[in-house]
Amino acid sequence: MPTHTASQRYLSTRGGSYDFSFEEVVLKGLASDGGLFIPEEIPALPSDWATKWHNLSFEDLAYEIFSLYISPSEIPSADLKDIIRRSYATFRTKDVTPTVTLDKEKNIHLLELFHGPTFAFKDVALQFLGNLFEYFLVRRNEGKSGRDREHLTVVGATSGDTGSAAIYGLRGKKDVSVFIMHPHGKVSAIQEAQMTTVLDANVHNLAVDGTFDDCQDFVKALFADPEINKTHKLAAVNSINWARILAQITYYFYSYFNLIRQQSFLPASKVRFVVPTGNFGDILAGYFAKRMGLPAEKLVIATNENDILHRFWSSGKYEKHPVYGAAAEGGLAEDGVKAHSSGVKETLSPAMDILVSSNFERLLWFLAYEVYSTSADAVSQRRAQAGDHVRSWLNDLKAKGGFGVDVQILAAAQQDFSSYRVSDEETLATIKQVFSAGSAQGYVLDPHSAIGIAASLRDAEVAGPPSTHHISLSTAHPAKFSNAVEQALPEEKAYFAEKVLPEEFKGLEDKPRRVSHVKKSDGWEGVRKVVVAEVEAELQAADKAGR
Ligand SMILES: Cc1ncc(COP(=O)(O)O)c(C=O)c1O
Ligand SMILES: N[C@@H](CCOP(=O)(O)O)C(=O)O
Repeated sequence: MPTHTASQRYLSTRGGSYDFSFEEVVLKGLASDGGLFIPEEIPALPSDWATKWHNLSFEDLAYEIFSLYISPSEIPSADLKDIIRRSYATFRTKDVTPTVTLDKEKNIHLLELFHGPTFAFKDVALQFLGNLFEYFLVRRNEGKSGRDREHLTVVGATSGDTGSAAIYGLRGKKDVSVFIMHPHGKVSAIQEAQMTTVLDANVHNLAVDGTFDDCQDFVKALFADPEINKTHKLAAVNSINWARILAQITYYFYSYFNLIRQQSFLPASKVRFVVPTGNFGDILAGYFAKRMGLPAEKLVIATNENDILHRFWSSGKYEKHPVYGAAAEGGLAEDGVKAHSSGVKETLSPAMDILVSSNFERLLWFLAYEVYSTSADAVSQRRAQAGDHVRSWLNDLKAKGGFGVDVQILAAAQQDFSSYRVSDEETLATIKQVFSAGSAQGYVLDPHSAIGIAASLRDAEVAGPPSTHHISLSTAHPAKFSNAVEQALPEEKAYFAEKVLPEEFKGLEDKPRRVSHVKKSDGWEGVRKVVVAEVEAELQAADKAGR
């Protein structure tokens, strides 16, 4: 009897590595050929899933889904259940990710993903990932002491939310150091305070004078560097880590079951998921859910003015610097959004100010696998061909700043996804509109979640109620982005302070902080120097303390 199914073994999107276990994939983060790990096969749902899973708690549902991707020979069932239980015990609601109806007439529902320790959707995956790291390390280090113990050096890039969620998931954990790079001055004041006021010895914040994409490039350069890989065991917390995607699949199923329990959801009703999108990790989890068999009619990408994904879905061209639809820098694109011919644009939804969406690579692999190979080809040949296509597209992205796909690939992408770009102006108008009128009057959206709602409202014109329901993912608590909320609701400062601001945020900005600064010109080698020195200092302190 095999101990793993194909969906429990993993390969790299660039064709260079095959047959990895879940543990290897979680601890490596990025494949050595630079690709991202994906399961060799997307598992189909058990035939009785709709009845069997219908009333499960979030935790039990997570267990059923994760078991399809993790062999019990790697993590025994009782251990997996315990990791899941501990990961969601830190959430403030029993429901973990509840759904609220924002517009009863238009059937627009909001999936609230911000009830974890750092008030953003990242907690759903990063609480789990932190516990997984710990589980694997305890097992690997059993009976070992001092420098014989395996030590993980986690490196991550953040536009604000991943960083704090990773820090809260890993602070104080034994045998792990965590280094988080954020773009200096480009995260919100609360996000910066959440990260830099954590003073545990294993937490290191680096403020990089650059953009999120610079930080993400530094992370990828460190993973590709043979020198640090020889001396340090690097691990990833960004959504390049497969476990991040896996953990996010649960809430697509959970919210679907929540919806079908509602009386307004009839047997003939359809559901579309709308996702505020930056690095394409959150919506990719929805793609896996759909491919597993969740009856989602469409996955709707909602971008801010950094719209590389929207441009791809409109034109088949994936280009860092937009030429489509916009005249020149400062000009107006077709829908009135201010054009920018180079670089990332700073918007009111800074967590999505991303030029290149790293998880898009995972989708490209599946598109190439399905469109370009025939079922007559051997599976290994089909996988290799898909890897070749992905490698060639990614090489063009690096060398030429973009690539185009042919019509069949674009058509396949459009079958599962559609997309909208939402301007800052529309973001503010949506926060205001939801607060002022409708079924959820008084509800305050954060700007990222408002982008999802703006896209849902536009999509509801196309795929109209009553037969279609939209579940829009609410990715952060509004108090993390008070700047945008105050701009949208300038008269509601008192209401915000009294009814919206969580206790946990009060006084946070006045607490002592620890952060190092990195110049963009120091490059990733500068980051490497800091990482090597600070890990050594931590290990020496542990030696001294006899840990
Ligand atoms: C608040 C918020 N919304 C949306 C996103 C976009 O999610 P993804 O990068 O998975 O597409 C992010 C970060 O990436 C975020 O922090
Ligand atoms: N918005 C993110 C950007 C990093 O994305 P990730 O999902 O790949 O970790 C953030 O808040 O850091």
